[in-house]
Amino acid sequence: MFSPKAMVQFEPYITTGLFTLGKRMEDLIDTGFGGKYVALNEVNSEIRLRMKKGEAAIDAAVWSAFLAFDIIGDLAFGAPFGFTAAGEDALGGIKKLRDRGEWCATVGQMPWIKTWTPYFFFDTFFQKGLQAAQALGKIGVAAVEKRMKAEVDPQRKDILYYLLTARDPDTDGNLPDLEIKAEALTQLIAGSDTTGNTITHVIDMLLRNPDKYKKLQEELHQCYPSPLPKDHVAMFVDCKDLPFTQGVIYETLRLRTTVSVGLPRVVPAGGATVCGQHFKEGTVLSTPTYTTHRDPRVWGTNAQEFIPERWMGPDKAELEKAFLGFSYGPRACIGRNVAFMELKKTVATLFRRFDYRHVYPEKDTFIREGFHLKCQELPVFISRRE
Ligand code: HEM
Repeated sequence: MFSPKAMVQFEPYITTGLFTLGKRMEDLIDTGFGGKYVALNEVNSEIRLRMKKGEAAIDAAVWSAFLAFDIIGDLAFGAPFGFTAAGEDALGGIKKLRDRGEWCATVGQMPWIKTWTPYFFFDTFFQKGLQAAQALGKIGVAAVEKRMKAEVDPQRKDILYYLLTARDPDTDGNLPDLEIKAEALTQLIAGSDTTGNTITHVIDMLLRNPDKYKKLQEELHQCYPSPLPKDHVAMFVDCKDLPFTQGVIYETLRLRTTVSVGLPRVVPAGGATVCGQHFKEGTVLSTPTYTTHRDPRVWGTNAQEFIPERWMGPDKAELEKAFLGFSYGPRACIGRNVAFMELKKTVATLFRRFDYRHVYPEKDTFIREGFHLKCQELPVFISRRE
């Protein structure tokens, strides 16, 4: 499903998402409105005072989420959810996914607590999380059922196409309905907020490191010289090997790893020896990604600094061994190739077409850890680039 051939077939869905986003950003710059979304400068006089001509103020975290959800909706369910075009999350799906994520991260550490959920009258966290998980399941199931009933272009090759045509090794028939729905929902959960948060982090990291921002723009300008075609969207064939763009993405995933929590793994029968220490079977182990990605023994004394160039040197392969952004081993991210294609196309499109600047450069970004490490919000000014 995630073979190089499938990647080629998936690209048009990412292109469509970026095309819609680009259009919405231009609308916001020109009119202050992007569908139902009202630019921050239209409703906040302090922001208006900080604004320059040709800019609009947006919450980049919101638009990155719209884009990422629409792309995965198109890939996994046969159509975008329509958040980017509408400028709103009409289903409340993004909030549900986040509530579910925070709940899962907690329940995953203390599974016994799930039974007690109905009795938590005074703290709604657990009840809300459970309800969000159920509601999200319904959105996923409804989307798959809609697609299964719809007349579909036979040329359409998305994730759902691969799931619907997959052979079940146990029966040699098609996958059972329930399994197809569960798989499609897994793609939605795993492939939406992960990429959305990463895009927001890329914007924030570049704004905090103006010299790297400039270097990225130079690389993109060289690859896509002026005059830029109207509605430009970067094609993967052109941007997949851009070294600095790639470095920016890796470095953001290192310092702002979306899945920064230590993912639990159970030691199998017979026990296991890790780094010379033996652990009994049944022991729960995990690697703290946040800490590993800042270990000076691996990353050097500048481990805390944002240096995309470290991924352009001869020891890139060595560094990749210590990079846990997509986890490791048999349960690692199977959507990694889609994620890289989406991130490279997005960075190459947005930073070539638009300029960004923090609305509040004097403030720290509010980052929240709740399974995903995410910018709660990222108010930025956006303007056109020549
Ligand atoms: C920046 C983007 C992404 C990051 C950082 C990321 C990270 C991860 C990580 C760390 C895991 C392992 C979870 C665990 O061990 O429990 C994972 C699993 C997974 N990811 Fe991703 N992911 C990204 C994008 C995607 C995309 C775009 C898709 C689908 C199109 C996807 C599909 C999956 C699936 C299906 C799994 C579960 C694999 C399994 O349990 O066998 N991911 N991802």
